[in-house]
Amino acid sequence: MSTYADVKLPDGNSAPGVAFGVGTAHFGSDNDTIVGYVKTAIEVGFRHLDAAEAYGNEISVGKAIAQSGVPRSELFVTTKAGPGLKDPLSSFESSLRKLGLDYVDLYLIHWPYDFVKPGYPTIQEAWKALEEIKDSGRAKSIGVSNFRIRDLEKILSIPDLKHKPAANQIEFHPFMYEAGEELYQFCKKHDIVLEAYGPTSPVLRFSGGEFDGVLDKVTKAVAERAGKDKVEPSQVLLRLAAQRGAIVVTTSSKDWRMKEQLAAGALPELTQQEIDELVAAAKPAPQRAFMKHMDDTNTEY
Ligand SMILES: NC(=O)C1=CN([C@@H]2O[C@H](COP(=O)(O)OP(=O)(O)OC[C@H]3O[C@@H](n4cnc5c(N)ncnc54)[C@H](O)[C@@H]3O)[C@@H](O)[C@H]2O)C=CC1
Ligand SMILES: O=CCc1c[nH]c2ccccc12
Repeated sequence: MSTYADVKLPDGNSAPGVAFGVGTAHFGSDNDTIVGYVKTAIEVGFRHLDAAEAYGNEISVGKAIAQSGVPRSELFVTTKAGPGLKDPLSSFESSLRKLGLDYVDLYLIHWPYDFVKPGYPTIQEAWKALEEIKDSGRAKSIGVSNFRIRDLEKILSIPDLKHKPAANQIEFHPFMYEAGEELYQFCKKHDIVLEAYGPTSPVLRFSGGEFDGVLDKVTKAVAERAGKDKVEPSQVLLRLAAQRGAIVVTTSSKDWRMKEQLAAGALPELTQQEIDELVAAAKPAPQRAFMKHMDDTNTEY
């Protein structure tokens, strides 16, 4: 079972603090193998699933939910709108149909790319559509993903805003800690929950170099405090994201790794000194694995 604390959303709902994503690792478009991975994730204790229209596998996620034997009310299902967000309402209805659900717990706009294209809604128009979806009860909460401060500002400045974004799902790991600070503080100020994807990227996608040594040192210290022989570096990174107050979005196709990911929620807190060490070591090479537009201060979407 999950050892991550639930995270309270600003609209009064709450979400399990760790989510199982179906957009990376060995996930592709719909097939029975994916159904198996998602069923395993539910079996080992994940209760929050992170899907997206763009991943092309909502049908498989829906099948896994139906076959899991876990009541719908005990699961928290997120999906995301886009690409090609011309008509948010039909995107949403298509996702619901594919998932075989009558509601999702959280519906996100996947990224802000589409809103300046001719024939597409503006961010504000798209958000109004999400508000209607929330008001219909078919999405319990609504939010965004990969939104920069100025993208969020466009929503927050809607004159008759009814529901602000409950969450912003963004890349988060020590390489992003400082680069993401301003956005983190902005979300905190506006009570928008951070969802952290790519949390283990430093060990998975950017291993090597000076950073590795520092992670080992901190990992050893955490293992000692936890009274364990061994703690995985990736678990320390998951703990760091949870400690930041984020909903942690991770994934795997392997049951033992899924269990390891869930167990990371019970690790002792990282000390401020350990966090500082991780951040300092990451400083020379801030880098993100996904969504380079997040560093783009020029392009309007
Ligand atoms: N909103 C968005 O634009 C994005 C959302 N996501 C969501 O987040 C989910 C998780 O994203 P990830 O970046 O994959 O999460 P992640 O950084 O936790 O990486 C998970 C992967 O790392 C592997 N891994 C973990 N620890 C490892 C270790 N010690 N050694 C080797 N491999 C290790 C896992 O087996 C898995 O393949 C996605 O499936 C998707 O649902 C991901 C990217 C973008
Ligand atoms: O969600 C972010 C990254 C990602 C993983 N799989 C796909 C497929 C299509 C668009 C984006 C992504």
